Amino acid sequence: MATAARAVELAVVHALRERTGGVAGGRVVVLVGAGNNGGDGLYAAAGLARRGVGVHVLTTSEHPQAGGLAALRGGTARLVPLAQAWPAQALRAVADAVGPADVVVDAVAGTGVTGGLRGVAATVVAATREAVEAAPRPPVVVAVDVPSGIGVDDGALPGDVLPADVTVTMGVAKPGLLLPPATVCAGRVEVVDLGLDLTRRTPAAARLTDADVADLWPVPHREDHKYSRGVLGVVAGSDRYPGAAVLATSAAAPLAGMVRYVGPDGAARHVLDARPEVVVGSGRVQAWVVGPGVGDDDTARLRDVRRALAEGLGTVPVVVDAGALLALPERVAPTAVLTPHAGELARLLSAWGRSTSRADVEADPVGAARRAVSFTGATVLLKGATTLVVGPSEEGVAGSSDGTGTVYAQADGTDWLATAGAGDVLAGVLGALLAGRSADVMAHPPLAARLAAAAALVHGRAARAASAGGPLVALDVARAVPGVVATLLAPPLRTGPGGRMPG
Ligand SMILES: NC(=O)C1=CN([C@@H]2O[C@H](COP(=O)(O)OP(=O)(O)OC[C@H]3O[C@@H](n4cnc5c(N)ncnc54)[C@H](OP(=O)(O)O)[C@@H]3O)[C@@H](O)[C@H]2O)[C@@H](O)CC1
Ligand SMILES: Nc1ncnc2c1ncn2[C@@H]1O[C@H](COP(=O)(O)OP(=O)(O)O)[C@@H](O)[C@H]1O
Repeated sequence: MATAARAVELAVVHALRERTGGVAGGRVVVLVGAGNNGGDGLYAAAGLARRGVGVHVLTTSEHPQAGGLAALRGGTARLVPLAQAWPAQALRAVADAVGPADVVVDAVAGTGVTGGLRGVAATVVAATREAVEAAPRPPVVVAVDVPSGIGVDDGALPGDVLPADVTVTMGVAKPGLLLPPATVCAGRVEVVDLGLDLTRRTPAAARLTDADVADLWPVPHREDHKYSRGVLGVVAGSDRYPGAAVLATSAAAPLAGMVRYVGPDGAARHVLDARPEVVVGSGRVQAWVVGPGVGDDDTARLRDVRRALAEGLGTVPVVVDAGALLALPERVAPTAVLTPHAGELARLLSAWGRSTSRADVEADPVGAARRAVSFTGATVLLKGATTLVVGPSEEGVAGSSDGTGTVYAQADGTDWLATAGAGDVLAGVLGALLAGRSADVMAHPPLAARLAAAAALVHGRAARAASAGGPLVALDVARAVPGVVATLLAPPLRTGPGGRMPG
């Protein structure tokens, strides 16, 4: 408890310094429920009061943790018991305290809550949210362990939640902090190291970091030639959507040893205009991308798609996107990576007899992605503001009860990435990465999910680089990818004593 409470206290101190330039004299409201989460809030409140912070502690339970209450005694923190107050009085107390606050700490409930908050806790959280939103200068919200009331295991939002700017979480990032829709309420997630040994657990959800991606990325060696680095075959584009072919091949060309393009003459000319390095026509490849810019009623293009699927599935990794998704055989290996957006996933699930709308997928993206994995055996990358990747669970490793593995939840992009053709760029990045690690993926198919998550991270970072906070087009994202990979692979600058580079 001491480590957790201290981490919360320090997060608040940091927020106060950033906002007010100091700590003493800052105004902090701590919402406290029953249990250990509330206890962490109480100890943090006591520590803040000792630093000269003006602290209001609003308790939503009649029985806040005794040790924490004792720590407050004798200090300057003001305790306001809301559980015993009349509802109108309680709501006024919340509004009066939260409106002028610099920081609000949400220590109402932790991982023990299922199905959303109830009673006083729910009312107080809803009122706090309203007061935060109405404040002329909204306070910084710090959540303890999780924003109270989120679905800790599945990322659901079953009721009122106070969205946090920072979540100080204990030991390990809980799945609900990473998974949509709740992930948007978590803000920046700071994991407090409690010294737990987590190496033998398969996490339900995970997020790759830059360092993970650097480890996964194939780097050419002195003995390499273009074929050994991996050749990517791309079946993309059509007379209707030639641009998708340009976008997918432009993203892939700098990353792969070679890109072979298969598509109509018109699109091929555009591809060569943009990327003369691309080789037109089929040949031996180490991975395929099939489907970007292929309409699902385009008979001629679907013939190329089916040929590539017949040649590639089970032999090399295959990215199956857009129009190719409905051309997929019933069962495939995890080395096939499906890359639908929510609308495409809804259509796929419906085609397999599970009538599903886009809204259904958006309401439960993790469940929908897991269902698609169970139906097909494929790895599924569901595109969105948070992109999810999940494959079948590894043999001999305990996973979810439906036979699916860890869900990677990558939120590395920017909302400016919601633009036509961005998905075609992602398909190119992922295809090139799979071509570079083709033999490893075929030897160990669960690797496909980690690589797909890595591609999503690089794609998101490239979007941020291209955007620099403003608008972008998909081709800008493709152009930013090599620089992002270079930055990820650059060895960290280590400074020696005195800040100088070691000699
Ligand atoms: N430069 C290129 O070459 C590009 C090529 N691209 C390629 O295009 C192909 C099709 O992919 P896609 O995802 O766009 O189509 P798809 O999943 O069928 O969704 C259609 C759904 O959208 C909806 N909808 C349409 N307009 C709407 C509106 N204004 N406002 C709201 N909703 C609207 C429409 O809904 P409805 O109008 O039916 O209600 C329907 O449900 C694919 O091969 C891709 O690779 C793209 O990457 C783009 C760049
Ligand atoms: N709000 C958002 N924030 C971040 N990334 C987004 C957002 N909306 C979409 N994206 C990303 O943009 C891409 C859109 O892909 P897709 O829907 O297939 O578009 P298209 O078919 O036009 O290429 C995906 O990689 C998705 O993850």
